[in-house]
Amino acid sequence: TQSTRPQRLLSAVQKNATRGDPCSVVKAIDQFCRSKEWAMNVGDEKGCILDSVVSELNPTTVLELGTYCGYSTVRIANLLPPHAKLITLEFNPDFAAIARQVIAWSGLEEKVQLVEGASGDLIPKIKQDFGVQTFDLVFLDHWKDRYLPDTKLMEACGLLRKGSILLADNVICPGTPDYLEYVRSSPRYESQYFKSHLEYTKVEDGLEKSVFLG
Ligand SMILES: O=C(NC/C=C/[C@H]1OC[C@H](O)[C@@H]1O)c1cc([N+](=O)[O-])cc(O)c1O
Ligand SMILES: [Mg+2]
Repeated sequence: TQSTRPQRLLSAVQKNATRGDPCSVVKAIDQFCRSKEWAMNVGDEKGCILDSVVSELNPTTVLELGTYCGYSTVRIANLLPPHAKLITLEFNPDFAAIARQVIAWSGLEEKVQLVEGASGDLIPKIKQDFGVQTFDLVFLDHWKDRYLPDTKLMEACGLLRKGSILLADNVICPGTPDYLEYVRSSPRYESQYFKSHLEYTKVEDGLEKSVFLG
């Protein structure tokens, strides 16, 4: 039977990256996506912006919406201090299965909890089921029409505190116009756009960093 792109991406990691070396996993995926097959990872260019936001914040609790193959999961987890926790939600079971193996190959499974399911169903359960009260950082990279409803849901569930950071991928391409309008016009957020490019291309895209003001 024909393999899927995520399966081929995982094979590239197992072939070219060193077990237990997150940087080599990130490098292997970027090399695969540049030379073999494009895939919707945040990528190396936007990934550097992601790294700088994580490093500056030094978060203890992180939520990622949209794991895909685990590329940004590995980038973020690699920068977390000891005992910090990254919870990542993935709707697609095939993507989740690949991501678990990518995360394991990087040796970061201790810092990561991958939960399968729809973000709209899981977010209201986080406080009771995952022992997290609020998130220092949320990375939004799932279905683009879910960014706004899930942000409102996180507010309603008390998962954001004064100073929590939302970092959103793809605010230009594919685009999240309703989310962008919300965080840029709401008095409860201080927003900043980091101009970049769609992963592995010359097309404009960027990350929007929004601080929740409480
Ligand atoms: O749809 C995108 N991401 C959301 C992914 C949606 C699907 O994967 C995870 C989710 O459970 C769903 O099965 C996306 C799309 C492009 N793109 O160029 O089309 C670029 C990106 O960086 C993206 O994150
Ligand atoms: Mg993306």
